[in-house]
Amino acid sequence: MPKTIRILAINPGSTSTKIALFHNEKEIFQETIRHSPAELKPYPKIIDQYIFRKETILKILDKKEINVRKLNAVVGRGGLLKPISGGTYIVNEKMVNDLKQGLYGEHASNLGGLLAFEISRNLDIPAFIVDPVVVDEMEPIAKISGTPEIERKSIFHALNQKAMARRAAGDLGKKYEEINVVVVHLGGGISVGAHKKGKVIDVNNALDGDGPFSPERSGGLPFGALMKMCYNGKYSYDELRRKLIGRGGLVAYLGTNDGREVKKRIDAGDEQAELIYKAMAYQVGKEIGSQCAVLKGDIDAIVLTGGLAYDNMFIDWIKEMVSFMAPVMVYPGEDELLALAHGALRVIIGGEKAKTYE
Ligand SMILES: Nc1ncnc2c1ncn2[C@@H]1O[C@H](COP(=O)(O)OP(=O)(O)O)[C@@H](O)[C@H]1O
Ligand SMILES: CCCC(=O)OP(=O)(O)O
Repeated sequence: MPKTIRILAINPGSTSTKIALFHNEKEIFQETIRHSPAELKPYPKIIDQYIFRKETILKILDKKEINVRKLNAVVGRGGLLKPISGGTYIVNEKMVNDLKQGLYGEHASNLGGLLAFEISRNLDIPAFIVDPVVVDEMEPIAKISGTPEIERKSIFHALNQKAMARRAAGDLGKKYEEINVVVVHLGGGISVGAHKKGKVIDVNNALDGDGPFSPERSGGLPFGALMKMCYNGKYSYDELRRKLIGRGGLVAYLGTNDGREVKKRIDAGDEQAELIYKAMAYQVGKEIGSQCAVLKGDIDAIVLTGGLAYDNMFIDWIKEMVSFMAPVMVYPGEDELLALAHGALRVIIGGEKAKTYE
């Protein structure tokens, strides 16, 4: 085993592609390419973005003069798979097939596993995914929806929520398994999870379920009106899905998925932008209240993270609503690339056995 393990980490998000190179835990470089809705519009399905995202990554590696032959592993953020426990998984044929077919749904992170596999395959090195978006630790009571045919699902930013909950635990002088926290990821999608002693016992489905609207998703909707929309003859299934996921939320109201652009408009006096942005913060605040109730008020902290957490105005609106319940800790951005590298290193040099996706 070489002394320095070189790991390429790939994180395709709904609004960005992020990659980093690590030498063991040391980050050599990190780069984020943001994607506007217009740029992604030509690709009706996530899998159609495969070549575009791959070329985005290869261009960065080329620009940074990275010799991929020296890599020891590639790790990607995954993906809509069947519900599984947290941890590091080797990317195998079964996983690749499920992701390619979008058997459990479509999300940009599906491409993480696929691209890691593609790059590693030519180099004869392993590909992994870590804490995919389908990590499921929900308690049975949280899965009951009210309609027996429909089960509430755990689809969320598991990788970053867990990484930030661990960071918060460290800052509180405790272990993740010792604390209760509500963690909010404010990204292209928004997820709000109740972490009880190291397990996410309830969380909104940030993709096509419930919870707040987000930069590009509608979030939970009043179902009577939604049913009418399904049957008004205007939309096919795929069109309506794209309208609610990808072109919902801020994109639908304001034509942009970029929090910085919205902030600029508000600073220039745009009252509609302010109302919609505030409404998104309001819905996040309400969801935090629900998850605080799930934890029965026994909460060490409320943790706010993700790209929108860089915006102090947005964060202050949320704080106004929730800081009476617990201290609010803010960690802007995400630690997903490092969390991916850690997951790979735990297997390569830490003695952990990679899990197999069956
Ligand atoms: N400084 C900032 N101020 C406001 N919004 C920001 C800032 N930086 C990033 N964002 C917003 O955060 C969102 C993306 O968050 P991120 O966690 O990177 O998402 P994802 O990984 O889901 O694509 C976008 O709406 C982006 O415009
Ligand atoms: C599918 C849940 C995770 C999620 O929404 O990620 P993005 O914000 O990167 O789209």
